Amino acid sequence: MAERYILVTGGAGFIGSHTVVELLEEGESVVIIDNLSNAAADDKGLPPALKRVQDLVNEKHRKRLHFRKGNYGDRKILDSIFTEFPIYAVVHFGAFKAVGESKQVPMKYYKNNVKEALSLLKAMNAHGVKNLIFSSSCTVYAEVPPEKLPLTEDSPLGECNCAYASSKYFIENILRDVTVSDGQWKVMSLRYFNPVGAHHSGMIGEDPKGIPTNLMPYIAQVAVGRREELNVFGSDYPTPDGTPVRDYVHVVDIAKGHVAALKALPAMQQSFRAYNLGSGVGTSVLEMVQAFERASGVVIKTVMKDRRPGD
Ligand SMILES: O=c1ccn([C@@H]2O[C@H](COP(=O)(O)OP(=O)(O)O[C@H]3O[C@H](CO)[C@@H](O)[C@H](O)[C@H]3O)[C@@H](O)[C@H]2O)c(=O)[nH]1
Repeated sequence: MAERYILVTGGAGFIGSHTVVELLEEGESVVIIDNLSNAAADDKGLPPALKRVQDLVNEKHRKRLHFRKGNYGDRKILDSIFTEFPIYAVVHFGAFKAVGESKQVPMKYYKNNVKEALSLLKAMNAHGVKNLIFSSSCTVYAEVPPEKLPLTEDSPLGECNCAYASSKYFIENILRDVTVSDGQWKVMSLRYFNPVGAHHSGMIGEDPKGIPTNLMPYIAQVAVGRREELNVFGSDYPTPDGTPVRDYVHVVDIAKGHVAALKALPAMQQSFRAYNLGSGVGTSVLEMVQAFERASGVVIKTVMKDRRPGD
C-alpha cells in the first residue's frame, strides 16, 4: 500500500485512543489532532493516553503515529496537516461529551460540535479529502415504544433530549446533504450505544476528568476506593430488576468497527450510510455491577436513588 494517512480527530480520547491502536496494528499511518480538553498533558505537551499508545505499539508502528495539538475545527492547523500528510480519510471523534451539561449550555455544544465539524468538512473539501467516518450516537434516535425495539438504522430519528444528542443529529444531516451535493464523498456514520471497557493490555482505558457521569468509570472508581459508593439512578423501571437497561459494547469492538468501516468505504454503494455499533444485548445497572464484582473480586457498594432526569 502506498503511504497514506488517517487523520483522527479526538484521537487522545477514550474511543479515539483505542481506535488509533487498532489502526496502527492494521498497518495504517495516523495523524491525531486533539485539543486535550479532557486529558492532562505532560511536560512535553503529550497527553498520557498518547504516550501509552506509543508504549503499547512496537517501534515500527510508533513511527507512523503523529500528533498535533489543537481544535479539530482550526483551519490553520488542518491546512498544515493536509499539506504535510497524504490524508486518505478522516475519522472524526472530536466533540464535547458532558451529556448532562449540554442541557444547560446548548450554544457551547453547537459551537464546539456543529460549527467545528463544518470547519473540518470545509477543510477536507478544499484539500480533496472526501472520506469520513463520523462518531455518532444512539441518542440520534427518537424515543420508540418498547415493541419497536431494538433500534435499527431505519428507526425514526430526532426529537433529541439534549444539545449533545442534537449536535450529533445535526451533523449527520449536514453530512447527508454534503454527500447529496457531491457524490465523491463517502461518509459512514457510526451510531454507538454505550462504549465501555479498556484495552486488554491495561495501558489505556477510560479515565475522565472530574467526577464521572458514565456508569462504568464510576464503578471503577468505587472499586479502587476513589469514590465511596455507586448511586443507582432508579429501581422502578419496567425492567427485570427495576434498574435501567442499556446496550453496553466493548470499546475495542467499537475501535475495530472503525477499522472495518474504513476498509468498506471504497466499495460503498451509497455516499452516506449509518450503522449501529452495539452488542444487541441489554444489561441492567445491577447486572453491570454484579458482572464487575465477579470479574474483579471487589464488592461495589450501591445506594438506590431516584431516577436521573433525562434517562
Ligand atoms: O453513577 C451512575 C451513572 C450511571 N448510572 C446509570 O447507568 C446507566 C448508564 O448511564 P451512562 O453511563 O451515563 O450512559 P447513558 O446515559 O446511556 O449515556 C450514553 O449515551 C450518551 C449519549 O450518547 C453518551 O455520551 C454516553 O457516553 C453513553 O454512555 C443509566 O441508566 C444511568 O442512570 C447510575 O445508575 N449511576
